[in-house]
Amino acid sequence: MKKILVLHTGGTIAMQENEHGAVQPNVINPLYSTIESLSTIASVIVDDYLNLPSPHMTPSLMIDLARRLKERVKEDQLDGIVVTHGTDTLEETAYLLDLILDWDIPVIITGAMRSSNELGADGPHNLIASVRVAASDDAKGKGVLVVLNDEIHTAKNVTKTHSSNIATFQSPQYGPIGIVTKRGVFFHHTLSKRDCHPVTQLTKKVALLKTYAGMDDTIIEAVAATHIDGLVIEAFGQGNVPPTIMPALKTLIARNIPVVLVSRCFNGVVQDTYAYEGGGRTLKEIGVIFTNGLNGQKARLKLMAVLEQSADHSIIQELFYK
Ligand SMILES: NC(=O)C[C@H](N)C(=O)O
Repeated sequence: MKKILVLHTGGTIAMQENEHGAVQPNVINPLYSTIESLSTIASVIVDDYLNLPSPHMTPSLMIDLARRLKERVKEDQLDGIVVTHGTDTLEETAYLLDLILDWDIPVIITGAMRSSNELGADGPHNLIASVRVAASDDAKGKGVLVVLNDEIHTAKNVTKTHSSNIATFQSPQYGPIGIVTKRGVFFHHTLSKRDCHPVTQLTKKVALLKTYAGMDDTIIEAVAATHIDGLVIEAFGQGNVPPTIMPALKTLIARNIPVVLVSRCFNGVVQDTYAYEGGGRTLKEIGVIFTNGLNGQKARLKLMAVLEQSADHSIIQELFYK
């Protein structure tokens, strides 16, 4: 029987709703009874590591979590890992772990949209499905996977798309890479390559700003005044920004602060298509770094990881095309 670690970090999956409809953390993890029922699937060990709502998660806590997982793998000779997590920042933790952990052991991240005592609570079902995926031979070597609502998503492509629906996690443009049914765990495609940056710390400060019609440079200048090490801009469409912010972007790049471009559209990639002021072509000319379909929150984590390895803009650009 496979040995699977279930490590809790908190989130709605570990919360309860009170008589006034307020959802809050529980002292005792409500998943205990579900874990007992897993004995026919795997030999499960539990680590009550954290009990945080996921808006309280930080990149440094994510690094600590990666360290803890590495220790547990060494000490316990695990066949797979399931991490329970709040859904609000789940995709960020999943993606950063995916960048850091360069092994073939399945790591599954799951959560819930309904707390443990709500009608139709999805936590227990998601936990069981995740342990089944973690115990599947086919999950090996696929990087960190996100399992909710009987779907298996890659950490790279998954995003939270709905504020409350249990089918919230989707991989726009690509879809899930597998499904979980009563009879088995089925993968139907895989990522063509994995992207690994096995950093052990994240010391750089990277901001994320979204463009909007009529944006001026005051907000960029205010952010730049806080001594950032990098900036991610969520641009319009194929990668275009208002012309009014071009001077501020040029100043940042001249100060050797990388500016990384993603799209506010959740499908497609940014490219140097448009040649008008603020268009992708003019952004490329001033040295803005283009990404390959990552969303803003993930590009920010990747830039933090990459900046631990190099400050050279052409190396950073190469790493973002991966
Ligand atoms: N469904 C959830 O888990 C949302 C919660 N606010 C959290 O991320 O902790």
